[in-house]
Amino acid sequence: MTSLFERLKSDAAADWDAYVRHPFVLGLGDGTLSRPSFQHYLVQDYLFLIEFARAYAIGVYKAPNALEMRKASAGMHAILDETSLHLKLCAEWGLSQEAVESTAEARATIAYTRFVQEAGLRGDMLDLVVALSPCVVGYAEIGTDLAAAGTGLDGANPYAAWIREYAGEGYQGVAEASLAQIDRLAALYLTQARYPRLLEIFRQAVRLEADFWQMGLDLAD
Ligand SMILES: Cc1ncc(CO)c(N)n1
Repeated sequence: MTSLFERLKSDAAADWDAYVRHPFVLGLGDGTLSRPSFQHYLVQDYLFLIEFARAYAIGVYKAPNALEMRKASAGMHAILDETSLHLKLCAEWGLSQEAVESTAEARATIAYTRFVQEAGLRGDMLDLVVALSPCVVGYAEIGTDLAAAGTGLDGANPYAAWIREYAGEGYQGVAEASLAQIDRLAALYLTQARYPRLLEIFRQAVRLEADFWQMGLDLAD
């Protein structure tokens, strides 16, 4: 049986490709992305991750059993740990944690994080993990692709540390846990009648991911 995630990804293939092969991603891969775009993105991504961790906390609340509660809690901690990369890079640019935390959220950051939180608040844990999945699984796919591309981990690429983080074992493990979690919750909750709504949640989240890259490119606030 194909996993629910694979089915969603293939039914939203055009939107998925626009996300994982966005010009921002290609620029990370070959090192041509402008430094201001990357910095703008990374500060917003820190703010994104804090709200995303809160979405996992909704998962803790919505968990149907203790196993899922533990997994959601572990996911929340993994997302909070991911912010170390952000704070380390920001510190290298002279930006303190206080400066990052006092930056206003961009509209793209608000749109994506509140969309995911609302999907979880309104629905059950399956709706929530479907809304969360493009984030974790998509970045793992992007990290692997860029690391394999030749220019990605080249010493000359200023974004090699970023690529290494998402291509690394730690993050790949977070993505695998997320896929396993979707399959466990699908076994509990998925019915044929629910699929169209789940696909809509997934597709919207994927489109919001692409908008997030675009916000970085455009330096949009
Ligand atoms: C916008 C966004 N999506 C996914 C990830 C991966 O955790 C991230 N850091 N930021």
